[in-house]
Amino acid sequence: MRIALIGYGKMGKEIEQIALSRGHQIGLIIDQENQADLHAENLKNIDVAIEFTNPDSALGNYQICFEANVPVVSGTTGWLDKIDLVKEKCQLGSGFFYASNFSLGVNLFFELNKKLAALMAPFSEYNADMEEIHHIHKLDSPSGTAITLAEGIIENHPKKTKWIEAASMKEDELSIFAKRHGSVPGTHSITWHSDVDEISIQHLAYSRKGFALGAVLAAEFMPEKKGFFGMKDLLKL
Ligand SMILES: NC(=O)C1=CN([C@@H]2O[C@H](COP(=O)(O)OP(=O)(O)OC[C@H]3O[C@@H](n4cnc5c(N)ncnc54)[C@H](OP(=O)(O)O)[C@@H]3O)[C@@H](O)[C@H]2O)C=CC1
Ligand SMILES: O=C(O)C1=N[C@H](C(=O)O)C[C@H](O)C1
Repeated sequence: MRIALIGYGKMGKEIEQIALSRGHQIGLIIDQENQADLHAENLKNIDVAIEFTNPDSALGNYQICFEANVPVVSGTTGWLDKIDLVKEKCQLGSGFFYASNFSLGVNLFFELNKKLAALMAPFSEYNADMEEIHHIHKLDSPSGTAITLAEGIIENHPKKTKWIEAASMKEDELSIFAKRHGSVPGTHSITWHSDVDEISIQHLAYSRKGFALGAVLAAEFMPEKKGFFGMKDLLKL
């Protein structure tokens, strides 16, 4: 496959290594400094674009790829207020794959989190909160993964109706505490507290390799596909 890498930062470089090791070619690399090179002519022989940039540039990058009929795999977080525009494009025939977190471990953790929330539903003595820790360069907060985890709790626990990035005493609010330390690749913990004990589940990424492998597997899934896809389609969870 010929891949366009849009965003050549920490993730773009990690994805390049994995893609090459799986026999793919990198046909185009776009970063902030050469973003004007992202156009239909340069996308002509590209099978799939993998986009990891930032919340402000993601949507514009997708639109250029859609116009060129190139499917997009994206892991950029913090842009989901515009997701309806992307879904409309997918209904018109574009191909798009999105995951707030591409690692297998986190996607298993998403399912475990939902099951634990459902298990806790009848037991009002337990209340949940969440902590996420990332490197100091991260632009968005809370993380996309934390938001997906919060949505999993809200869908499966009748008392929780929204998340808030602050300490909350309100029963219907799920508190998320975001911390930024050094070069942490990504740690997410959910704790259910009662007066007498607590139950915690945690996912801790050792490196970015798990995210990058998931993104390349998604790219291998995408050529010729039309519509909006996610990790549930890839992993059959
Ligand atoms: N879904 C997942 O599994 C994961 C998602 N992420 C998300 O991916 C995104 C990128 O993360 P990461 O690689 O760590 O960030 P980096 O800041 O290391 O890399 C982003 C890169 O995008 C470049 N860039 C900025 N604007 C544009 C543009 N218009 N066109 C092309 N490139 C551009 C930046 O250039 P410059 O440095 O010059 O600004 C930079 O090189 C974040 O939103 C992060 O949250 C991260 C890990 C896993
Ligand atoms: O910015 C990062 O680094 C990460 N971003 C994603 C997120 O916002 O959840 C995924 C992972 O946690 C790393």
